[in-house]
Amino acid sequence: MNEVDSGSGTPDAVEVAADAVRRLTAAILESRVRGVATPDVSEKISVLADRLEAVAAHPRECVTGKIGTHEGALQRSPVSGPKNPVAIPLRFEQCDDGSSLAHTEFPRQYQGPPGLVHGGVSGLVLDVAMAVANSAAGRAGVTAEMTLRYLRPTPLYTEVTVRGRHVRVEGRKTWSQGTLEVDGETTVVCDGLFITKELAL
Ligand SMILES: CCCCCCCC(=O)SCCNC(=O)CCNC(=O)[C@H](O)C(C)(C)COP(=O)(O)OP(=O)(O)OC[C@H]1O[C@@H](n2cnc3c(N)ncnc32)[C@H](O)[C@@H]1OP(=O)(O)O
Repeated sequence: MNEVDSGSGTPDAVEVAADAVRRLTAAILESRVRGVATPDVSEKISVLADRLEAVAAHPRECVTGKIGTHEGALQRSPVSGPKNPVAIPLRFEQCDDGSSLAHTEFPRQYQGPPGLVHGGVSGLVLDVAMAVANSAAGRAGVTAEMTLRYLRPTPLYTEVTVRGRHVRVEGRKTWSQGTLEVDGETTVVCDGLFITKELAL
């Protein structure tokens, strides 16, 4: 089994910052619940955001790329990206049969119903799990359709196994399937249709 696009292994400054923002996000949510956020903290966070915005590249400069190459895409992905503060982040491995595999726990910021993972977040994660499996099969493309079946609730702060597999191909179309599992039981199944396409950005 190989880790997919895992980078150097040593977190760089952006990854350390992204991780701190993740902790901040969870803490902000909790402090709102407990009513302990102070104007002093809010002001400090705003000052930091202003400072970073002033030196950051224009967002448009960061979005070039081509579907199929995924140069650094997984590292900046909203699901798997250690450099993306909104990512969980999820570390995908490529199994010998070409399927993708990851293990994670969803923290508070991905909550839908109380104590449970938001259904849209499950879909987001499974989209990428399938895309990783498709890429390994040389079938990178864009998502055209996803059908999600929520069989059981997926709890927060519990180990979740994420799987994606490439199912079949017909012309430009690729069918794939992704699952979330908790304690060996499938909680969500997603069937996806992907269309091979080169994106010129
Ligand atoms: C590794 C990390 C990667 C992360 C990737 C994450 C994946 C994503 O989030 S992708 C973003 C979300 N998806 C998109 O934005 C896609 C937007 N849609 C499109 O670009 C286009 O509609 C696209 C490419 C799907 C199809 O357009 P186009 O290239 O013109 O193809 P088109 O000729 O219409 O259709 C090709 C075939 O697909 C079928 N098809 C197209 N769209 C659909 C659909 N939504 N449902 C079912 N079938 C479809 C067509 O019927 C046609 O079939 P056939 O060949 O049998 O006639």
